[in-house]
Amino acid sequence: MSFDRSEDSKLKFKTSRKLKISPTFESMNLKDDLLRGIYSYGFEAPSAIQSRAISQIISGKDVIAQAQSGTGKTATFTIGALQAIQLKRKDLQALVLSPTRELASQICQVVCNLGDYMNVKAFAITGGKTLKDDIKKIQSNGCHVVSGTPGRVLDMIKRQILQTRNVSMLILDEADELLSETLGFKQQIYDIFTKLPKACQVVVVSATMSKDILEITKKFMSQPVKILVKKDEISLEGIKQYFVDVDKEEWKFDTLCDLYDSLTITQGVIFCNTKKKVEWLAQKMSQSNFAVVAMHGDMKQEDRDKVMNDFRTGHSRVLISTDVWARGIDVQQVSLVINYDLPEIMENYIHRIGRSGRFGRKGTAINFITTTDVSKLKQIEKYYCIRIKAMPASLSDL
Ligand SMILES: Nc1ncnc2c1ncn2[C@@H]1O[C@H](COP(=O)(O)OP(=O)(O)OP(=O)(O)O)[C@@H](O)[C@H]1O
Repeated sequence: MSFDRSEDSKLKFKTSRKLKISPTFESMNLKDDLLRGIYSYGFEAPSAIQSRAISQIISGKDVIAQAQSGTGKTATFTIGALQAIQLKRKDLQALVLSPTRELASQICQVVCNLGDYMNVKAFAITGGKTLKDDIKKIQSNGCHVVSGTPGRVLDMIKRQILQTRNVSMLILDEADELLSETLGFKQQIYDIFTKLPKACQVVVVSATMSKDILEITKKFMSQPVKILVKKDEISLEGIKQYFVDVDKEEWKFDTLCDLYDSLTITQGVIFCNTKKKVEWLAQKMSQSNFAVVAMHGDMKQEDRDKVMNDFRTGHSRVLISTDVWARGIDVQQVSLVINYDLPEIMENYIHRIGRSGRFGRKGTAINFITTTDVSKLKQIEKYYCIRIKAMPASLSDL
């Protein structure tokens, strides 16, 4: 998952042929209460991935579902899971794993919203919070769906608070991140996997799916249906991408200050590569009287929650963060993403800029480039077959 892709090209994976396309939610033969939940959530028609993948998930097959950022993958697996669940039973039947606490909570919220008329019992099981109340509720009322981060979920399984004997669907969201060598989730996922019934269906989902990762899925998926996106189609047309030649690191800050007004037109996210830098930049911006909030993985969970809440409700408009915010987080008003630092991991370029341009909205991504970044940017352009142009002198031209 670094910038070296030499091995990648030797492996071949293709989208499964002749996949059925369901043009409407009605045509998917969903439960009435689920259909009602989908419409009252405001969805009218399925997106491309939803039209293709939901019926495959419902059919019980293992599924690999790749689709561009912000195109509705969460509802794809959520609708699939909600359709599969037997509500008369109280036991855990679907388990969703994702890499960050905020994403796991967001997914749990989508499950609750789409399952609003089904009386579905869903819980977010994540690190960083005490789960005493949730454990009581799970034990007394039951729990159909868990959305969680791998470490905490594994812990709850080991402590036998979560019973896995009837889990019939495991979903790995941001699967390439969960299965990557660098983050330490992989072993936890395998450990969880060994606690699930052999016949458990597996659904893996992400906007990016390298061939190495697809190769890994062979270990725990059987004859999966594959819906894949070619590298040159992963980047969204609706997100305009620019670079600013800042030359030296020291000039990034003034460039950012010049762009601040554009960030606040709707909402914007600024990405740095380290927690320390996020803190430094947030402090420097505040000292210069720019209103910003910051979030990173070393902050207390209650502080993270407050930042998320303020940003989601629009109380704060400019967020500075690390890659903890790169994947999956859905705040529709975000229209501008700034890479103060270019990401270390190539895939995260796609995920970071995908925080804007949600579900067909327009977005803008601006990359600050020092002289040492030039070749990295070229590699990104080459790998995803995109052109990242110099930013026009006046941002209002955008
Ligand atoms: N069929 C639909 N009609 C209208 N809006 C939809 C539909 N499906 C999803 N959305 C909305 O689109 C937005 C993006 O969806 P979602 O977060 O599932 O994207 P994603 O594909 O998982 O993105 P990412 O790759 O960033 O994780 C959400 O706000 C969601 O509510």
